[in-house]
Amino acid sequence: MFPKFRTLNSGNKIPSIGLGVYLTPVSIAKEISLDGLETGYRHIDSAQVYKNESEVCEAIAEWLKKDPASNKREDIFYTTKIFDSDHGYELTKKAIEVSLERAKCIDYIDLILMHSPRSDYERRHGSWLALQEAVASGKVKNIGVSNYGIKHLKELLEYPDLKIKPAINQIEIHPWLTRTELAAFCQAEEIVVEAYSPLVRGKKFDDELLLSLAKKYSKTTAQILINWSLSKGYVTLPKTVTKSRLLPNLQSDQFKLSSEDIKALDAKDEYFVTGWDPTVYPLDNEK
Ligand SMILES: NC(=O)C1=CN([C@@H]2O[C@H](COP(=O)(O)OP(=O)(O)OC[C@H]3O[C@@H](n4cnc5c(N)ncnc54)[C@H](OP(=O)(O)O)[C@@H]3O)[C@@H](O)[C@H]2O)C=CC1
Ligand SMILES: O=C1Nc2ccccc2C1=O
Repeated sequence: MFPKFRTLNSGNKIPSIGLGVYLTPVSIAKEISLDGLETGYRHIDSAQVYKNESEVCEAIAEWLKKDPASNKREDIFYTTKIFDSDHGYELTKKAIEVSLERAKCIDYIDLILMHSPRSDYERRHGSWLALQEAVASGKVKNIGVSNYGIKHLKELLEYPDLKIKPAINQIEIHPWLTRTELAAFCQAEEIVVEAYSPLVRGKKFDDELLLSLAKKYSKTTAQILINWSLSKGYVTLPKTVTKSRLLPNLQSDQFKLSSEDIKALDAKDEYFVTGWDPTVYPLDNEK
């Protein structure tokens, strides 16, 4: 019902639903990633700060080896993120090397994001230059940002030595945080929006409207929320460590919410899963 892929401004395709692995314990990260791949996920979203990059990559490598005739590296989309403490040209260069070492068994990384804008102009700029160089090396296919507000994106788009625009802005976005202005800015700049915490981390499953829509469409509340993301044109990253939830979450693209029901969901109050809004992090001239 929804496109299985979105096309990035680099020309590469990204699967519309990815498996999030934040808070997925290292001890089970390989197993749940492999289960995800067996279930049909072709996109996994990790980060240096999640401490499970190696396990996710090992799962992908094992899946590739299982059936080399059908399981192809080019069908997989693996994302990681550089944390704020590694901002700046030199630190980001080193951090990219660390992630590449962990991803050696899968040869390259499909996407590296700046995890957030939390540093200053000089360091963000240096990081972006390091990321651009990583793309030139061929070992990183796409680069993007996360938790960037409009002002951070504008700053980046105005770098004098900008060679590569961000392919992605990964942000918290769901019916309780619709961020219409930021999403419209990204879409106008051909930056694909990735929805993190698309299930509101499970905190709104008892909402009356959500429960009534689940009943109306004979879907789970999780499926309604994932479908909402897809209906907005976002790539979406539901996380689960529960094997039985993998397939239903992935199958959330098999129906369409009506425009009235989407509008009703859009009208929810503001609620931040993260507790605060990283997209408002001040620029140097605002501190
Ligand atoms: N860039 C950034 O700063 C951030 C990025 N992210 C990315 O987005 C991903 C998803 O966001 P996240 O914050 O993890 O939260 P989600 O909104 O994806 O919610 C995850 C929670 O929902 C539960 N859940 C999953 N599926 C179902 C289901 N079908 N029925 C009932 N409960 C369900 C999970 O439980 P269980 O696992 O026990 O099944 C877990 O408790 C992250 O894993 C990460 O990859 C997230 C936050 C910040
Ligand atoms: O998913 C995430 N949750 C976080 C909490 C603190 C810093 C980064 C993150 C994530 O990426």
